[in-house]
Amino acid sequence: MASSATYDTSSLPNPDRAALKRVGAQVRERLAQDTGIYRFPTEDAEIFALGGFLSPSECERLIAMIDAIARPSQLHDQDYAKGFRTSYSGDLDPTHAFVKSVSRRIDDLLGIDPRFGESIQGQRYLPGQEFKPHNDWFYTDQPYWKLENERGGQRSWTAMAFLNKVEEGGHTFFPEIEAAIEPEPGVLLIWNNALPDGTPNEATLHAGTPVVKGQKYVLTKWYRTREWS
Ligand SMILES: O=C(O)CCC(=O)C(=O)O
Ligand SMILES: [Fe+2]
Repeated sequence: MASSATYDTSSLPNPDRAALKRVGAQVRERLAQDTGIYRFPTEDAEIFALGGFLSPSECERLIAMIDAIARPSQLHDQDYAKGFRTSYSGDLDPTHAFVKSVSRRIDDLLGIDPRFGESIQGQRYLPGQEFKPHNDWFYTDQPYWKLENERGGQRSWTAMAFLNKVEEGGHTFFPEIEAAIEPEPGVLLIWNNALPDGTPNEATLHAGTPVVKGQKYVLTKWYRTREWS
């Protein structure tokens, strides 16, 4: 997940290339059939948005769940210690019926086997907090890859929902394609972390820009190319 815009991703080991290519095409075709889904006008990455994916009351319920699990103990979190991701982040209870139903709805929308999906993560950013530019896909030449390779392999698609409006700041920013997306409650962003040929896509580099005023709540679900554990 470390960020670097200078990598030549085609030179990284890529044992999941065929699977990334396959799931890329599968989800692309499925989303294209849904006329309510907006595709960002760029050839460099496949990024989509769907409004009203979550209702206002569902957003409120998820915000309350994130507040209930948020604790100031991220000092043990490496990303946090490095100032890389200063927001609170943690898994929503995957056994909770409501969380399960939201998770299942995302699986159905994308048409990805539920076994490939990671647990939904909730995140809360307070003023000054951010998630610095990063890729969601893994760098397969880094030590952490050994474990991630055994836990489901490379990440394919990301789904991320905004749960509230932020008074100022807190955009999801894709610097390579110059898109800054302002949080709108209930909107689901979806993007393919790979290129159509199955190579990790550098243009999916993105950040959660610092919240200036208010708070920001999001949930994120990442998909692997193989069964996640
Ligand atoms: O909060 C955001 O806008 C970005 C979150 C993100 O990049 C992630 O959860 O992977
Ligand atoms: Fe991300």
